[in-house]
Amino acid sequence: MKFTKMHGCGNDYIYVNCFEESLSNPNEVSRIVSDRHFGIGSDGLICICPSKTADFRMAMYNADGSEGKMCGNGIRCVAKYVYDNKLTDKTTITVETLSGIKTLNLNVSNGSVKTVTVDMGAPSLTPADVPVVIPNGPKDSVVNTPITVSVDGKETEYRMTCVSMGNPHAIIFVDDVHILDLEKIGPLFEKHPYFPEQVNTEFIHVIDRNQIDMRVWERGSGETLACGTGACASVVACVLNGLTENNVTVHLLGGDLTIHYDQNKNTVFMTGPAAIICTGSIEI
Ligand SMILES: N[C@@H](CCC[C@H](N)C(=O)O)C(=O)O
Repeated sequence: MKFTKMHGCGNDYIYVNCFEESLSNPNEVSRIVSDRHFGIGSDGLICICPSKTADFRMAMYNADGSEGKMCGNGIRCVAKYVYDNKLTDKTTITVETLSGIKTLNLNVSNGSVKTVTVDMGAPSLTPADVPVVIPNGPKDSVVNTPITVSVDGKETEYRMTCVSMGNPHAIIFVDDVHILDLEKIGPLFEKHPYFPEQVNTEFIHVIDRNQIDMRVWERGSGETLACGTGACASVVACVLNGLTENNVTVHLLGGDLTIHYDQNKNTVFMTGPAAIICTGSIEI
């Protein structure tokens, strides 16, 4: 199987051109290639496929083989892949995902894509959309709502805001993201009974009204260096909680994303880089 390893702010995936390759079991392929010791090493697998309704279709799989509905960092890399490999010469493209068709604007310099702006679509706060199910919990939205996890046998209460960006996110505000033991607390949120489909959890420190620090524990992949849908969901949560303006730079472990939550259009725009790490082939 030929592959290209790419990253957006350090969120790395193995990209396969499914115009040329056909994968009978992409879930299993994702598990194999993602392994950082026995595979290529990545946060998952992304297949670039033909689409009947858009210019291209993206299918994404987490490192544990589960399929995700959307990937913000991945979709920017798909744009770079299709443009740089001359599958298109358009600088505005549409990509079909399991959470709808997204429109992407490609910023090209010297013949290759450097950054991409993605219209990520409307965030949803409706608990059934996330999904989040809290017994006797709020009906319309989950904003600044208590959640208790057991850390080293001690019941610890956090406050969360839940946002769907086509995939589920729980946003937790903390004083300092860098001192968190994510390996320990991340799974406690991911597999919390409130989330029937599990959840991506963003830990956010608000620096000022236009900047936040973020670390993320991703459903199916663990801690990653960045999460595009998570950055969008976090800015929506910041605005809902009155903590930031609508234009925010999100500082992630792997780089920065620029997020604009356009409340008039009810959509979120994400701008960030896309980069190639290497190409190769692997026996599957
Ligand atoms: N890294 C991604 C999100 C990938 C999917 C997620 N783990 C899920 O299962 O929903 C991003 O950049 O958005």
